[in-house]
Amino acid sequence: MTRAKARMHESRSMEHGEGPATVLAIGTANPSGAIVPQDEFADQFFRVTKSEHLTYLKEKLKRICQKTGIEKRHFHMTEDILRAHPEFLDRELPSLDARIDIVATEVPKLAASAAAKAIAEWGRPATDITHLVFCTYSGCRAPSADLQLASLLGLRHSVCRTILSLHGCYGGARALHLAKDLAENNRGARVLVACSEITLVCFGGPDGGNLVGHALFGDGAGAVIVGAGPLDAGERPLFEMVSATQTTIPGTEHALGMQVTGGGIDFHLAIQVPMLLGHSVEHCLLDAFASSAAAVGDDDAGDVAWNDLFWAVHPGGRPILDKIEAVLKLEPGKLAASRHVLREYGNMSGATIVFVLDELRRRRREEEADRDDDHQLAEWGAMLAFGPGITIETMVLRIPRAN
Ligand SMILES: CC(C)(COP(=O)(O)OP(=O)(O)OC[C@H]1O[C@@H](n2cnc3c(N)ncnc32)[C@H](O)[C@@H]1OP(=O)(O)O)[C@@H](O)C(=O)NCCC(=O)NCCSC(=O)CC(=O)O
Repeated sequence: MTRAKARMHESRSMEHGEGPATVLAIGTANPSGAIVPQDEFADQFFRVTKSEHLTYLKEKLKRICQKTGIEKRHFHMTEDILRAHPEFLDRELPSLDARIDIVATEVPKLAASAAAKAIAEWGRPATDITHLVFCTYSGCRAPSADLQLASLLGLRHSVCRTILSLHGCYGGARALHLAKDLAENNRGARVLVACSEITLVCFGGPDGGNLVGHALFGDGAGAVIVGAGPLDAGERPLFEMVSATQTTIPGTEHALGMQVTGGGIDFHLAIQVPMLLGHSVEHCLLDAFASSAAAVGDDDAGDVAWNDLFWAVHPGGRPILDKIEAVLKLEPGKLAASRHVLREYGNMSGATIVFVLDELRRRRREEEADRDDDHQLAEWGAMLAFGPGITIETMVLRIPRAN
């Protein structure tokens, strides 16, 4: 290598972060509007949407609710909001503007609650954040929720903002993947990832085709601080983000989707989704672990027994978790963090994966406290999230030994 080339190489490496990016802090939040127990949801939903006469659909929604694995969900939507906006009940009436008026304020506010917790845990001032990656399916305006969040948190005017919209349930994982790339390629970068989802943009009366969506989705926000080395003395890595991959399952564009209409956002969830994911997931994991072996320069790192890992899987629905558990022959309890989040909050789309990571580290701390010296906790893990495409985001995670 010539001296000039060597100098260029050295200065390039000075521009990069050291080692893989790490998750440095996590925060979550839910709106204070309403908490609805799942066993009351069908009665309440048909009452507030004035659809009691549709008894067949109500019974069907009850059957669906019983099988979701959800116990309760949080919503911004209240009966007061519905009284003020009767147009939200009829998807044929124009209501998108009114919905966007509400979520344009509430989505960044909810994100700010989650982000404030993450920043407090991180321990550095919000002005040290260099990049913001915001994800939501409600981003229909510009300037958007990312700018509002930056101003609510008092971020620097020079913060580099990116908004990811309509990635659906893999949005949070996509944002984390992007944050990893940003942190590793910009020395000293501290990336705030914020995902905030409020179902008010999709709310509507029952029409038969959307019952599963009504039974599944809830509101929530998650925030994560991501940074690569060198770390500050007070910064403590929770998860190393070793490698990340994205795969689209060919020919499945129509299986999962979202569409913005004058009457709000419609979801489409094909009944085959759990089966399609089941067919593809092991392949994605093998690819991800092969790239992690390359990333850490250790050929053996690609040889994994799925039960030796910890798992952070987006709980898209109970049958999706069941299918992944069956295909990978996971021991009972391996998806406990995902099932817990589904039970307590439902599917909060892109924000859900942040809740799963938070729950995993909470469980990990309890296990650390309880374990005897001979019992080794899993060091390596896998994060999986999926959404329209069908797109699967996979990330190989590692918990540094000190944690
Ligand atoms: C709806 C369920 C709770 C039902 O549980 P089971 O499948 O175990 O029970 P079951 O087979 O008895 O089904 C109960 C009733 O629900 C109906 N049913 C099941 N899945 C359906 C679907 N996708 N669309 C419409 N109806 C559906 C069945 O026909 C049946 O109707 P009847 O009783 O009349 O016979 C579950 O299938 C589920 O959680 N599905 C959602 C999975 C999913 O697609 N998640 C992705 C979310 S989106 C996501 O995470 C990413 C993103 O969007 O970005």
